[in-house]
Amino acid sequence: MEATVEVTGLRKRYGPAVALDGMTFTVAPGLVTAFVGPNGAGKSTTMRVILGLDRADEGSALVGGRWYRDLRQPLRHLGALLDPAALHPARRGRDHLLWLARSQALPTGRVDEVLRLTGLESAARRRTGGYSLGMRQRLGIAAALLGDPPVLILDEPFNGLDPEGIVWMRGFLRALAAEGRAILVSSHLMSELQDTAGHLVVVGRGRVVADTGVAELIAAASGDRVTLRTVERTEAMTVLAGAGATVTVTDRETLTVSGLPAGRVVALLNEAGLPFSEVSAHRATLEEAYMELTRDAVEFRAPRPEAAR
Ligand SMILES: Nc1ncnc2c1ncn2[C@@H]1O[C@H](COP(=O)(O)OP(=O)(O)OP(=O)(O)O)[C@@H](O)[C@H]1O
Repeated sequence: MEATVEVTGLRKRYGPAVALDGMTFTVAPGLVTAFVGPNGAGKSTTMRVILGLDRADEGSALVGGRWYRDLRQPLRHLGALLDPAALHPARRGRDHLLWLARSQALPTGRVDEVLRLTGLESAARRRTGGYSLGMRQRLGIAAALLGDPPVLILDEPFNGLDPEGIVWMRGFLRALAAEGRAILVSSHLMSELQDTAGHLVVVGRGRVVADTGVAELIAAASGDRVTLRTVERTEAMTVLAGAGATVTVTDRETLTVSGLPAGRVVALLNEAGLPFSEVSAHRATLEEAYMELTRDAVEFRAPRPEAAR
């Protein structure tokens, strides 16, 4: 099956509230696609519609070209983590997975494999009622992977993870994407998705506000700024400005240079015999890039107090 999700023109209302207002995007194979936006933007509703847990009023959400409800043995096509709390507390972790595997006629040998992949082997025989949120997230991911599906949909998988768990989850998602899977991950914290997401779908008020590759986004937000540390600040400013750069003073020994690549800055300083202890191209974080992208969008502004009343 083709590893893609295609969401086209989804509209949904809950009474007077518009939850989805023409939501359209694609989740491509081989990448983690981050699905981000403020509270109430429509992320969970979109995921529920993809999974057939909610019906849209209009539009389509296709997994490998088909509606989820038309998939036979859906766990083989799509794995999902929606609510890690939705577990029977008295059931042991391994039994939960065995029950799921049997219900979908999946090989039970896969249960121990996914327990190993998610680092849950030692907790597998404990009752899930005693699991931490992080362990429940891992069990949810293990369940999503039972059918070895080409598509994964994960709603806030970083929630409740400690720093070590976040690092593990990032690497795990990268590895799953490198196997060619299409992965959609919703999150509130851009820092969690740093070095993990290859694509970014930003939503606000039920529709897509930006749909962009992460590398291009970070390159655009990074600009062509270079940080230079030198004890010969004045001379360096004269040389670089003479070569067409715009140079501003950041602090006593640091300059910010725009308009020249880092390699050219190094060459010019060497030619002039000026010492330096650092020349580095500025690289924006994903969080900075996201803030810049959404700065002027009305979808992200908090309502004014009088409008909220
Ligand atoms: N079952 C429901 N009944 C009524 N309104 C709902 C229901 N589910 C969602 N909504 C409304 O639809 C809109 C979209 O909600 P949704 O939960 O999809 O957003 P979200 O982006 O997932 O938010 P969050 O980041 O807080 O999880 C919100 O205005 C929400 O209040």
